Amino acid sequence: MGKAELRRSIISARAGLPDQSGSASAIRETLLDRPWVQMAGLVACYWSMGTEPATHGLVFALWKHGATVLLPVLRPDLDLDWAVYDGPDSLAPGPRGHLEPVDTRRGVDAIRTAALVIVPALAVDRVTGVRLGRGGGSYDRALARVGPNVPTVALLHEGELVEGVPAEPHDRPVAMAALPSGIVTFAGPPGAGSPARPARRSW
Ligand SMILES: Nc1nc2c(c(=O)[nH]1)N(C=O)[C@@H](CNc1ccc(C(=O)N[C@@H](CCC(=O)O)C(=O)O)cc1)CN2
Ligand SMILES: Nc1ncnc2c1ncn2[C@@H]1O[C@H](COP(=O)(O)OP(=O)(O)OP(=O)(O)O)[C@@H](O)[C@H]1O
Repeated sequence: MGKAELRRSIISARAGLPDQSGSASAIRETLLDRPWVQMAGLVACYWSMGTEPATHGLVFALWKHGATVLLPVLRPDLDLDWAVYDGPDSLAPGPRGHLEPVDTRRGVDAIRTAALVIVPALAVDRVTGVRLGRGGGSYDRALARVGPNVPTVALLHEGELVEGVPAEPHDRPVAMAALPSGIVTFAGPPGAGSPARPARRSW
């Protein structure tokens, strides 16, 4: 299945999902249990919209816990700028109707300073960690700026960890996926360590 077809099929499956608030709490609690989440002082996350795995409770909890949370601001070239979440009143509708932080924009390189990066995805390849996004290449560009030792996690509904997500050279895999049933870690490219031998990763 090509990227466009896979994208359409997941968006239509998401539209048919029943209420996912229990799943959102499960993902939130699984993440908040991990020391590498608790210890991250600067977290890049996203403010979920529509049928995406919900992050509002997670963002709020991280913020209450004292972390600085960066949220994306979509640029006209579809690259991602970043601004700080400062509570529920700090968001306003962006160019595509989704909410974005109103705070000062920190630039596309602000993601380089994050200790933890949480990203949206429509699907993730269960073997390689290659993610399928909305097709703008926004997160491919953003993830290319993240260092190899920073945990990157895509949030998924159950069933969205699939085989054979088409990979192109610009695609940036994530290190993990968080689902309601738990966190999955990918082996990554050769030499990057594996779950059995996490040589170069610190979580
Ligand atoms: N929550 C969230 N924020 C994000 C992203 C994302 O995927 N999810 N982005 C990832 O790059 C950037 C924004 N990019 C976007 C790209 C496409 C659409 C979009 O297709 N919107 C639909 C309606 C939204 C829906 O209900 O799904 C539309 O315009 O018709 C929205 C945002 C940055 N912020
Ligand atoms: N570094 C980059 N600079 C400019 N364009 C890029 C870059 N990386 C990817 N793109 C472009 O983005 C487009 C969409 O790519 P793709 O379908 O892989 O997006 P995606 O991974 O699903 O989306 P996203 O990264 O936003 O989640 C492609 O046409 C690709 O050429």
